[in-house]
Amino acid sequence: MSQPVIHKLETESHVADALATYIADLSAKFIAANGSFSVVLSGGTLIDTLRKLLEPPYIKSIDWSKWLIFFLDERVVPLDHPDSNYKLAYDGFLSKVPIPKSNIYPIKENLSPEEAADEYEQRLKQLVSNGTLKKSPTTGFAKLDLMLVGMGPDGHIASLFCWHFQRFEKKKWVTFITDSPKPPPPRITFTFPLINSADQIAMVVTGEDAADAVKVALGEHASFGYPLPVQKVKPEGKLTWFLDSEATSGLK
Ligand SMILES: O=C1O[C@H](COP(=O)(O)O)[C@@H](O)[C@H](O)[C@H]1O
Repeated sequence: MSQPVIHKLETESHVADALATYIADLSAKFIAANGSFSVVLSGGTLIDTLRKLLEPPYIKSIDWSKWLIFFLDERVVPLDHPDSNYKLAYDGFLSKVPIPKSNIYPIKENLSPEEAADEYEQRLKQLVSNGTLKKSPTTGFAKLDLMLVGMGPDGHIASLFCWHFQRFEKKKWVTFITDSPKPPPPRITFTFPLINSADQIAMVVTGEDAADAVKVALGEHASFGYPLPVQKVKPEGKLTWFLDSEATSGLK
């Protein structure tokens, strides 16, 4: 991994502006190179921080028809449930841009968490086999173009939490958890080997609640102690942080 790029911005609105420019540039670059742009969405506050993409110039300049949308983690609930990350993303972002429905990959409903994780992993593998997605020559996992990653105040990313074994998974692409410390308990999640096979990862972190975990991840003693899940984000491509002044308030 190259050295992370860290954007320390003043407000959440500045983060939203910088993130929109970054995503639009990557969209143009990947579509020119490969004819598509695979984007992985987190849930949580990230979805609202994407709002500037819904405005000019991006809403018209981005070739939305070439986007492929995946979910970094998902709560195992119906897709129209208030806890669903798909619903959050659909209501706040996906319903407002012309991405073809067939290019959006939500989890399958009415499956157990284990079945839903296996099914999502098989679908990703199928998309690699048929050439829709690239494969990392280093790890053999899918190589998604861009993962947009949020972080909880406890330093969790996706549904990979401290003190939960899913964070140590080495073989599976997608795994499940039935006792998530943050509700709802049943979820599926990309694993670290899949996450870290990405070409680009944007860590998008705003708000005072995140300050302690940001200090652990990026502060001067970042390499000491038991790592938070966020500290295991080390893509083979590039890592770019987008932070507001509240999230960086614990840094010197
Ligand atoms: O539960 C989840 O939490 C994280 C962080 O959410 P935030 O609201 O603190 O930004 C989110 O990235 C993840 O996708 C979601 O399922």
